[in-house]
Amino acid sequence: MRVLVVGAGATGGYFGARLAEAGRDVTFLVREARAARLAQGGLSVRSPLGSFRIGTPRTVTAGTIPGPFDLVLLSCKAYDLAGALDDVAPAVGPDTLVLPILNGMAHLDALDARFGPERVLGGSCAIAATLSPEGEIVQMSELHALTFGERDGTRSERIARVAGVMEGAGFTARLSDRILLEMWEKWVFLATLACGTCLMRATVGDIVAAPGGRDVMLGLLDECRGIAAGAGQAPRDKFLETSRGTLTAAGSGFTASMLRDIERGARIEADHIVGDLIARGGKVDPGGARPLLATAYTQLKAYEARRAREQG
Ligand SMILES: NC(=O)C1=CN([C@@H]2O[C@H](COP(=O)(O)OP(=O)(O)OC[C@H]3O[C@@H](n4cnc5c(N)ncnc54)[C@H](OP(=O)(O)O)[C@@H]3O)[C@@H](O)[C@H]2O)C=CC1
Ligand SMILES: CC(C)(CO)C(=O)C(=O)O
Repeated sequence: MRVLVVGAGATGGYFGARLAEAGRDVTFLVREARAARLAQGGLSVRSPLGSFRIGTPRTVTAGTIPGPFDLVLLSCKAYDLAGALDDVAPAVGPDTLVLPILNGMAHLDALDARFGPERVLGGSCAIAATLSPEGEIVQMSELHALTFGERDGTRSERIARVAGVMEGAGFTARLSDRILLEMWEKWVFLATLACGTCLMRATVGDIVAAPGGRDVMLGLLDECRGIAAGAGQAPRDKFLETSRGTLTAAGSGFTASMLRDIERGARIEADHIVGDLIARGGKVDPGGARPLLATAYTQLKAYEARRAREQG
């Protein structure tokens, strides 16, 4: 199966490098600056599980895509989605499968509209990773899971082929029969984590050590849970129990990647991860109050406004 990974940043670079290391047929669609860097220094992954380097990663840039691939792994940030879909379009043929691993849900609508729902799988990844200023992928914990599936839950022959590519490639690969629910659960968890840690500019451990911090985290989780339930994707009890534990763990150094982005002055996915969730809440329960999410969203948009004013 020929795999095209769109983006060689934190997530795409990590999972793509693991696939390449395992001998899969992997090409990265990158922009010029990243292509030059990869050609010069290869693709390095610094990992607590053992660092490694792909010496000569295969890359293409927009305009040099040779034709359709079998699988497109989409790993751009949501704010780059429109451009990425334009650039990757020549790689998507009649039999191509598109597997997005972005957080949130709205990208599915964009992908369906662009390539047809029959080509779009569900997907999600769990990892804490970042792209260093030197262009290295830095994995910050041992977590590295990629979950995927047909959105209608069927165990098709084509999803079995995708599983065959992912399994045994050095990360946790899991074929899910309930990928849409899992994406929603991940969104509920991530939105809580991102809103809490960005609002407080602190780790989970710091937040719960502060007066009222635990209530903020649990309140956010409940607001997000209510929206998912209203949308027909009620998170499961086991998921909620585990999330409550993780999101209120004393001494935890856990933060969202969105906080890491804020701390380095980078762009964030405020609308995709928080704004869209609030908007969906407004549709399913127009009178519902979501004060914590609303405050967190205002704070994220204020960060964006300040960043735009200062950085242009
Ligand atoms: N980082 C993490 O720990 C986690 C992130 N996620 C989610 O995964 C998604 C991706 O995040 P992440 O990997 O961190 O983001 P990064 O910014 O690290 O990587 C995204 C990469 O996509 C590239 N890109 C964007 N547009 C194009 C294009 N048109 N052609 C080629 N490459 C393109 C960017 O390239 P360029 O360098 O040229 O800008 C960038 O390197 C997000 O939705 C995020 O929320 C999910 C779980 C964990
Ligand atoms: C919740 C987490 C850490 C899981 O991968 C994540 O998606 C993020 O920080 O963006």
